[in-house]
Amino acid sequence: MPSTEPVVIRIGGVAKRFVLRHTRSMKEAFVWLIKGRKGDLSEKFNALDGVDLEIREGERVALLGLNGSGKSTLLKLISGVMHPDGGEIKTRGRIAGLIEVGAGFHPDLTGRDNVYLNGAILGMTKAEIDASFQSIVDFSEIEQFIDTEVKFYSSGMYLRLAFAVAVHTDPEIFLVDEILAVGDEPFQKKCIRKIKELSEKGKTLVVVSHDLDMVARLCERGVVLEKGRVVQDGDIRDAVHRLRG
Ligand SMILES: Nc1ncnc2c1ncn2[C@@H]1O[C@H](COP(=O)(O)OP(=O)(O)OP(=O)(O)O)[C@@H](O)[C@H]1O
Repeated sequence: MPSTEPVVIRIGGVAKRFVLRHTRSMKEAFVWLIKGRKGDLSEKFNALDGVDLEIREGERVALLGLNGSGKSTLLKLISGVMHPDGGEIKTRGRIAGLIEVGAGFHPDLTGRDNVYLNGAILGMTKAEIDASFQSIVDFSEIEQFIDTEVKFYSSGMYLRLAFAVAVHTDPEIFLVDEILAVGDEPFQKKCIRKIKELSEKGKTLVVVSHDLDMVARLCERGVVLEKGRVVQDGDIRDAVHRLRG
């Protein structure tokens, strides 16, 4: 681990609670009402429960764990699209997050307009987008559909355009959730080559994936989550071993 590099993501005591939605019986609701609405009918659970993590510049980190362990929630908190209920998250540098297929795209706009919209959201000026536009379209390989409204795109086409825009924003921190899985194999390979290229330039990478072979090739550090807590943090091979074991 390049321990002398500066910390670019600092996560301290982070908690995120969600409400569990239960169907309550009429009787329960009635008792709650006549008791003067005391207490809370909704039950909460901790999707993240006191997570501490420091990620340094240039690290390639995989967040691993079983379904529902809190990986995507943690990635959303890092990207800033969601806020923690406790603790704090500090990041340094421009972040590009590929977290949900189609997020950040407006369905009624064309691919072309969405490139401009998405680029602007990710911090690019119009002149920067103009200069990169053809290269973005070339990377996505969907030129034929660039003037089609994106509501007609397949999930792979969304991914292609979103990934192409994100890599052209020259992010310092790149966050990628499972969404690469919707790309076909040649495109996935192309994305992975591009991610490696960014990493070689010293960019920081945080990936969420169940594809253990892929993360073992891409990342050097594995953070394993279990029920919203970090239970292992170290060499990616040990993390993969734990998940397979
Ligand atoms: N917006 C939300 N509202 C309510 N519960 C949520 C919300 N987002 C996530 N959760 C819950 O938080 C828990 C953690 O979810 P999260 O998506 O972070 O898990 P994950 O580790 O990424 O899982 P997977 O491997 O299945 O993608 C789950 O129990 C999920 O149902």
